[in-house]
Amino acid sequence: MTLSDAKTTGIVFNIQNYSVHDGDGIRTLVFLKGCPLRCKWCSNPESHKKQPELAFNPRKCLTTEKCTRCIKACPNGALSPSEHHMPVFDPEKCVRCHTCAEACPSNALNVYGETMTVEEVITRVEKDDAFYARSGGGMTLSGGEAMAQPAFAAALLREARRKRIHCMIETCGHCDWEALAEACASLNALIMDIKCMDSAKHKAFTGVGNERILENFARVCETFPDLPIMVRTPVIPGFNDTEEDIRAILEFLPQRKGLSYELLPYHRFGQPKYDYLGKTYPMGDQELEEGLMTRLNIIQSSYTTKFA
Ligand SMILES: C[S@@+](CC[C@H](N)C(=O)[O-])C[C@H]1O[C@@H](n2cnc3c(N)ncnc32)[C@H](O)[C@@H]1O
Ligand code: SF4
Ligand code: SF4
Ligand code: SF4
Repeated sequence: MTLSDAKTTGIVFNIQNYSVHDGDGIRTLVFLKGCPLRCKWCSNPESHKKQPELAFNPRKCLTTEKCTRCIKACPNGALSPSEHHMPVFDPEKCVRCHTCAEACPSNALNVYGETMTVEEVITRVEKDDAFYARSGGGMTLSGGEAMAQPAFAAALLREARRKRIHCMIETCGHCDWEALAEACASLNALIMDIKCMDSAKHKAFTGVGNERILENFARVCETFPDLPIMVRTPVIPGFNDTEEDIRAILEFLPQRKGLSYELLPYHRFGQPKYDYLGKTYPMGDQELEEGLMTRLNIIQSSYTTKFA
């Protein structure tokens, strides 16, 4: 490990072992903070801001009848008791010192995101070496948007490759080309979302148009012809849940060796985290129409020549 790579720091909000859904074999997912998009359905709202952020889960709180540790620990009077026996938070007074989370005995107050060095992350990833060897797995950088911390992501990938760990990233593709190209040079395979071909709709539901994403995708295909790429599309009610939306993406994809495609059915697993962060879940209680995924998967399988 070069000294500069080893000591490079970034903000990580989760490291998840034994994942079998995000790349080849058994993998360790490293979730980096920060994302330039705001997809209305995002299952990781705790990833959006670049800096660590405080969250509160009332179900874990012991109540202020039994515990007032956070209130006593706050140096700025930003927490106070309430008639509902839950601490009440005043964001105007909060200086984001996170002392309250350190004082909380039940993890009801929790900070998403911590600064870690490359060395610390790789040490955690290496613990599962034996599983990678048997399954063909390795490390996947996710987020948030892995490319939103380009220097940290590049140093992590270089170091993992030096240790012969299989490397993947999952990206929304809305990032600097130079950062993506540097990452791709260290990858065994890339996972990239193409969410919708209609740029106006893309902007309405994610906050950005799709031009940069489609351009980056084309440049990766051209510059790294041997890099396996898995393109994914989350199928989201009211956004891209029609046959036309999915056909438009399938038509756009080039015929290319090592290209695969996957449709991800919309889920609401991330919804409680919006509450913990004091945010409103933008999708409400919308659901996918029954039988839709079966129909879309049949359409996808008719594009066999593209995914040989
Ligand atoms: C959390 S994202 C992180 C990677 C990157 N930011 C992206 O969007 O591609 C990982 C994957 O989860 C998918 N995803 C996020 N929220 C989802 C939801 N509510 N239902 C289905 N898939 C979802 C994304 O489309 C992406 O393929
Ligand atoms: S983060 Fe610091 S200032 Fe904010 S509520 Fe917690 S202890 Fe108080
Ligand atoms: S310290 Fe934790 S458990 Fe105690 S009142 Fe505060 S949030 Fe609840
Ligand atoms: S790009 Fe990925 S991490 Fe960012 S908001 Fe969308 S789904 Fe969430």
